[in-house]
Amino acid sequence: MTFTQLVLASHNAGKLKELQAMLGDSVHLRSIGEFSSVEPEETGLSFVENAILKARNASRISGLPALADDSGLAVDFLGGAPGIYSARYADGQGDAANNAKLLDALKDVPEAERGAQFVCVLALVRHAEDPLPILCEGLWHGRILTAASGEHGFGYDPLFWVPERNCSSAELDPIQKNQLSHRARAMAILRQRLSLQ
Ligand SMILES: O=c1nc[nH]c2c1ncn2[C@H]1C[C@H](O)[C@@H](COP(=O)(O)OP(=O)(O)OP(=O)(O)O)O1
Ligand SMILES: [Mg+2]
Repeated sequence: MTFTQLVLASHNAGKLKELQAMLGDSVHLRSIGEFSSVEPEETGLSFVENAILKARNASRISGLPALADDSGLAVDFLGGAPGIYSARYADGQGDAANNAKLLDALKDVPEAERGAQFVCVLALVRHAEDPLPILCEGLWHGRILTAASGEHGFGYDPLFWVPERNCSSAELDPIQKNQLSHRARAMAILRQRLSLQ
């Protein structure tokens, strides 16, 4: 299977940047924003369902094969929340409000109980009704900090402690994050499936 261009079923500029860097020059990722500003409702109950739903929607709108990324943060102490609701955790008020709500939910929770994982599911459909989407999952284990730290990345990066680097995910430079992250792990699997090196 070869693709010279894919539409990325995401309105998140941070994802586009990271995924394009991981894919390299051989595949051009076009943003769904070129075709439509309407975001589909993420009605699924799992990362997989939402990734497929977003990919089908983007393929239908663009007429191109589509890649979607559904991702989020699963916090152990919160029973895996906010999970698929990570982007909507503070009712659509954005990253800063999401981070503030998370810090508050974990107020007084000791370090040993602050474990969390970032989850990423990539779904690739060849066309809107593709009966066999390619699905790839990646996890990244870490811990939730007690205060934000770092300026890189997006979303919950300033609150995510990366044990293997002794810093927050937002303190990693983009190249380092793209070697370690949940998204990098999912993309490594996708690259294999597509025989990209
Ligand atoms: O590497 C990451 N570093 C920090 N935060 C992250 C990361 N990866 C996902 N996240 C957070 C952001 C958002 O709160 C949620 C994803 O929600 P999710 O619906 O998949 O994405 P989105 O709404 O931002 O864009 P879209 O659905 O158009 O792809 O998890
Ligand atoms: Mg979303």
